[in-house]
Amino acid sequence: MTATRGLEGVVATTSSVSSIIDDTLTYVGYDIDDLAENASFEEVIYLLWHRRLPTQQELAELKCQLSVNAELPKQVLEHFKLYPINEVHPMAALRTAVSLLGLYDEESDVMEEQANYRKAVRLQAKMPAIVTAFARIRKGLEPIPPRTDLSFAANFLYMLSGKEPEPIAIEAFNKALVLHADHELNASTFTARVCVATLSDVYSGVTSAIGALKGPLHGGANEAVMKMLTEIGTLENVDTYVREKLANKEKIMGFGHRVYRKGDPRAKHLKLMAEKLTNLTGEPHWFEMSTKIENIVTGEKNLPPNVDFYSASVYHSLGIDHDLFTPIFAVSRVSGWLAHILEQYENNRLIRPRADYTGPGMQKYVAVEQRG
Ligand SMILES: CC(=O)SCCNC(=O)CCNC(=O)[C@H](O)C(C)(C)COP(=O)(O)OP(=O)(O)OC[C@H]1O[C@@H](n2cnc3c(N)ncnc32)[C@H](O)[C@@H]1OP(=O)(O)O
Ligand SMILES: O=C([O-])CC(=O)C(=O)O
Repeated sequence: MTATRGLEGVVATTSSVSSIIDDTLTYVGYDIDDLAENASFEEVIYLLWHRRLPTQQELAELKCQLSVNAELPKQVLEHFKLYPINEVHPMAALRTAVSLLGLYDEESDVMEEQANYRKAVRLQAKMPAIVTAFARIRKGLEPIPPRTDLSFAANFLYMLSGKEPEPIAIEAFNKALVLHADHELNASTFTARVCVATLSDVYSGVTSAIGALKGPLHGGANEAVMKMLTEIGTLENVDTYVREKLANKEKIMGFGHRVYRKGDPRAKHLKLMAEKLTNLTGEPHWFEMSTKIENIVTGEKNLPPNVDFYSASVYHSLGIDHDLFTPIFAVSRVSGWLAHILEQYENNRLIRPRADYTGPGMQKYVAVEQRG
């Protein structure tokens, strides 16, 4: 048995949810460029869960279900008030809150297809309320209940700030949600599938996936990009900062990818939005610094930016706290996790690979009193 480091190139399952072929990303056969330009996030959720686009009526029904399920049980809200809230990372709070939600869902352990679908709806619907309520409570503000007349994207921004968002902000946020929704067998989706392949429940699958997304080599990179931009501070500092990091063999966050070679097709959409929004907010330096970093990293290492690089300046321009960037990734990606969880249940087999053992050979047990 020989191990492949990081399972690179290993095909671990079949899936009809999304594909990456020759650097082209599709959700159920629809090109991400097409979806990013035209689709609402709600349509994408339907597409991933049903593996076809909805009719007008089906879309209206899904929107209604997401809307009526959007509020959190009061026990979850009360729980936030028990945390050492200013010391807790919002990704840790989100991971805990999703697990907690499972305790208050009467169907948590009902492993029947329709019950699993209903849980998917309830969980997707509540993700914005978890992230925005936590963000407000830690600032001493009251959570804002969702509105039934707003889209998923608009509602998130409204519940975060309490103000009705501008159309440009809704458009940008909807696009970001569409772009982050699914991505074949990325680390967090694989985690979710491994978890539920033991026939564990939907909440356990999503809780595990949030844990995997949190790391800076995966979803956590978007927050790390903003930290880097803030540390660099000015356009003049970019060159020295980036070249020094590369010379020390340190990673530049938001660059590189396990699967894409020529580039991540999502990055160009976020780059365009970052340019537009940073100009609108009067902070074009974030975009100028980002493009300068991109030029150096692609020139020196031939590593193109990934989805996390320009999403950082997009979210910053929308006035969002930097440590909420990865939770926002989860608000979108939960749609993909749930699609994969439902797909795993459809045709389940335990996921259990082997390890190539590299420890010592057979040893004889020696009683503790006789050890030297
Ligand atoms: C949504 C997402 O999850 S997208 C990815 C988000 N993560 C990041 O942006 C973090 C920065 N990027 C990385 O760490 C990596 O590119 C990953 C984790 C995304 C992919 O990693 P892998 O396929 O395992 O590549 P690995 O980490 O082995 O790197 C291969 C080589 O490229 C280099 N490299 C890869 N990414 C970077 C980077 N961002 N900056 C500098 N060098 C890099 C490595 O140092 C290594 O060089 P070496 O061969 O000289 O040692
Ligand atoms: O696919 C991956 O390895 C990481 C990624 O880009 C994503 O999850 O969106």
